[in-house]
Amino acid sequence: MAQFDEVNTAFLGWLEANGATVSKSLSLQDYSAEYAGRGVVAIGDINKDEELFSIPRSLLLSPETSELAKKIDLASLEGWNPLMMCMIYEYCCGEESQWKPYFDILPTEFSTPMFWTNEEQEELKGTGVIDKIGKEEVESIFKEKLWPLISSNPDLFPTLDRDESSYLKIFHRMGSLIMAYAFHDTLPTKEEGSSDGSVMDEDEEDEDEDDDEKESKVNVSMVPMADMLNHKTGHNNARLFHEKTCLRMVAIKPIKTGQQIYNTYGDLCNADLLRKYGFVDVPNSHNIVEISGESVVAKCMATVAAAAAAAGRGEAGKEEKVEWLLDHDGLEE
Ligand SMILES: C[S@@+](CC[C@H](N)C(=O)[O-])C[C@H]1O[C@@H](n2cnc3c(N)ncnc32)[C@H](O)[C@@H]1O
Repeated sequence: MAQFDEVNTAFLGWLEANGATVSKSLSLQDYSAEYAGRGVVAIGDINKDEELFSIPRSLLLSPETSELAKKIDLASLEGWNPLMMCMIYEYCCGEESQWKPYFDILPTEFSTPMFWTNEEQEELKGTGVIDKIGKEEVESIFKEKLWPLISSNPDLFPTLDRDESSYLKIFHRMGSLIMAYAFHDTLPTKEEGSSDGSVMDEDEEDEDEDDDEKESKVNVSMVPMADMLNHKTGHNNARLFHEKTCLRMVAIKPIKTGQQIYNTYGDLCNADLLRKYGFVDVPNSHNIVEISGESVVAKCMATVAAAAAAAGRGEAGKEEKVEWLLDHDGLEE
């Protein structure tokens, strides 16, 4: 407990010393008894629209703010990898890094299926989660894209006491943090107004990318303090606003003393919550059961064949079956 409080105090002191403001009506709280790590609790009544905290852009950790982007060319890297490299670099800088008190408050262990034993993963058999874990895929990205950059810059990434497997461990920690803690930071360009924000969800990213690109620039960034808020389906009471000079978390409902302050991670089913964040929500109004397209096509053959026969077309081929299922909402694209 003493260590928990020390880390919190150092983190909050670091935020304040670097221009952040945090409302006196909230505090970091230990929710580990509920398997939810740290969270943020109201220690005074909070009104709707009241500011909870404000984080200057200079405290965000991203390729825009990390020194690494000035030292090596990260342009050849895609997706999360520039941020990943910056996080590995800043973490390895230890005390020298501006973000040391931030790394100290972030977890080192995760409950996502990526870290489960083979036996534990067996429990997920029959769900769509198992195919989406992707441990081998991310490790091959590390090997092919990141490790060559790390190992060819020993002045930036010390290799004396850290070999490839140590960097791989750091890579996994940073990857898990990006997945569960990072935000899409939308930089307003047209006007100084603010825009919506939520803990990132790469599936939403694809859908929104075109619109976002037209309006403003989107960066994947770590936002200290904003990422201390937990999620509970149907209990969201705070929202992050992205402004020109800072990011502001604001209450979207009155919050009573003792209540936890929740951000939303998106309208996610339990499979996605488990895969990305390592927990499930019960009840969860967004829950769904996923059935693989292959099984749907196989199981529906008889129905499709009957429909084809009724239309006087004889037995349908696989493509026709898929077409029919798509038309009848039996399959998602
Ligand atoms: C953005 S962080 C929130 C801060 C985090 N609790 C901590 O201690 O650093 C997201 C992580 O918090 C935890 N979390 C958030 N909401 C939760 C919930 N309702 N139940 C259990 N764990 C939760 C999960 O481990 C998730 O990956």
